[in-house]
Amino acid sequence: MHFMTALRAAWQSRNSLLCVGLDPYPARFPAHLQGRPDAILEFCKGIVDATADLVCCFKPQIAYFAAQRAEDQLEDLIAHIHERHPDTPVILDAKRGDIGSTAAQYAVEAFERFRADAITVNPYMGRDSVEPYLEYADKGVILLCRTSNPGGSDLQFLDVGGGERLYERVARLVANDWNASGNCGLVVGATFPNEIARVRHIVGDMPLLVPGIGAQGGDIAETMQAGGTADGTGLMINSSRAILFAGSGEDYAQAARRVALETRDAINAKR
Ligand SMILES: O=C(O)c1cc(=O)[nH]c(=O)n1[C@@H]1O[C@H](COP(=O)(O)O)[C@@H](O)[C@H]1O
Repeated sequence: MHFMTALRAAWQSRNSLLCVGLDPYPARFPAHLQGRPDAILEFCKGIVDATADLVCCFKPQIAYFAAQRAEDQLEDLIAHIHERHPDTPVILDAKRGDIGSTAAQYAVEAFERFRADAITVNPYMGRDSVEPYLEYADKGVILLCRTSNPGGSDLQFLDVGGGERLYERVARLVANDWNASGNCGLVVGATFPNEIARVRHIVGDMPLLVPGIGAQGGDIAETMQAGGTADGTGLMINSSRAILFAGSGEDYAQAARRVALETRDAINAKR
């Protein structure tokens, strides 16, 4: 199914704009999983199965798997999500960016090896570097626009002419040019609600992936006010650490569910 179709269906059927980020960090795993060769997969499956009915998508971050030589566990995790929670789209957070011939290999990795439904991509190298992902018209291509980290301002806030900021140019370019197949989204951090509002103004109803609530301190009410669409959707609001590590015992998945539920409800209260 087309990523955007699946996302819209999940917004409705789950009544949720929450994206649970899967950033497994073994040092914070509960004791009963420590040292197991399949600890990353087991930890993430526990989170996924406990929260799937509360989310509109999952977002595994590839670095947490690659750093532990656990790409095979990432493959198995995404296969598990497709099998057990087939209506839940998976965004592979890889923030790729390279020349077209190399980007084509990254696209194969994301969409064919890992079977992700969408990928995060860095737009810095321009249109031809993004084309290989866009050619998978049924997959989501989510481009970094105004990132949540403080240093994002170093470049994204530069005036590129006539008072337009670089992140605004990215938003305009993606909305007016790169989105011909309707499969683009943008990343805008919850830590910068004014910029979420600017981006929403530029791109209309295009889906925005919004990380930065929870551990990074972004505000849910401000995010919703700035980024929600008229029909009360339009956002994939990501939280990773605050949900993954809500508990540290054998009941970690239930603790994660409690925080995911609270977060989903806090978002829904502002829709
Ligand atoms: O593309 C992203 O997901 C992303 C973009 C951004 O601007 N800021 C950001 O934090 N992220 C990712 O979102 C997640 C945030 O995690 P928490 O701060 O633990 O909720 C991490 O996986 C980050 O890599």
